[in-house]
Amino acid sequence: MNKRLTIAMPKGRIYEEAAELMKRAGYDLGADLEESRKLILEFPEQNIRVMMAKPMDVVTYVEYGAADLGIAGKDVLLEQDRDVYEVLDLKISPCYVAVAGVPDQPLSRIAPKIATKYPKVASDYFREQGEQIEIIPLNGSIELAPLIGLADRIVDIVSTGRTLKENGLVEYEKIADITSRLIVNPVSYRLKNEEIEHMVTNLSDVMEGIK
Ligand SMILES: Nc1ncnc2c1ncn2[C@@H]1O[C@H](COP(=O)(O)OP(=O)(O)OP(=O)(O)O)[C@@H](O)[C@H]1O
Ligand SMILES: O=P(O)(O)OC[C@H]1O[C@H](OP(=O)(O)OP(=O)(O)O)[C@H](O)[C@@H]1O
Repeated sequence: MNKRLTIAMPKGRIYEEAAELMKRAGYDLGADLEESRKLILEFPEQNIRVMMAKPMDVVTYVEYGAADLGIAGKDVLLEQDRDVYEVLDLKISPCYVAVAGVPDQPLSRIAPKIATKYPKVASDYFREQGEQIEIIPLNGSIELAPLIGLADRIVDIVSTGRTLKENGLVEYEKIADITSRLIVNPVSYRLKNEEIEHMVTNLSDVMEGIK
């Protein structure tokens, strides 16, 4: 008998593209799920249970086995470095992580302040550059920090570049390209291998245009 799969889906901007991809792969999880306030949804005919999670929390649910699989941005995976298998690049929600700041401002020599909601990604990057930095942790509107002199640089997501442009900021370096990934709990991968491999194959077929 088919074993039931629990999937942690990211609420927010990734959701629609992720749900569309799942649908094309044969898993119709309901396009308007996000409208609902329900957090756990059952799809008995497909033997699937969906958990609606904050994008940053998807990896936690999958690492602890609360969900067998999940969809998470590579930015979250780089930041959290958790014990999950990254099995497929879904190539959705593309963007990148970059260093930005006010134009023509050299990085101050003594512990420049870097505002970010990606402290690990930022620290790893500047360590590789041989720079000692101070992290200013923020949760949103990161672009404010250099504008009001709270930080020398930001490390944040850039997609269209509109937020930087409208705030008169410039990009200094790209750190990493980002897309969403299918992640799997290592124990689930062994115990539900057939069901998980089936889903991975279906999603790969859609991405390769076979399905
Ligand atoms: N312009 C963008 N800004 C931020 N994230 C983006 C962008 N484009 C694609 N992404 C992807 O979407 C994910 C974030 O989705 P979303 O903004 O819904 O989550 P969040 O940042 O947790 O939301 P919230 O603003 O509610 O805290 C990122 O992890 C990244 O992989
Ligand atoms: O290059 P763009 O297309 O302008 O997108 C990038 C912006 O989008 C994200 O912010 P979000 O909308 O998630 O708001 P936040 O600042 O509250 O995190 C990100 O943190 C940037 O600020």
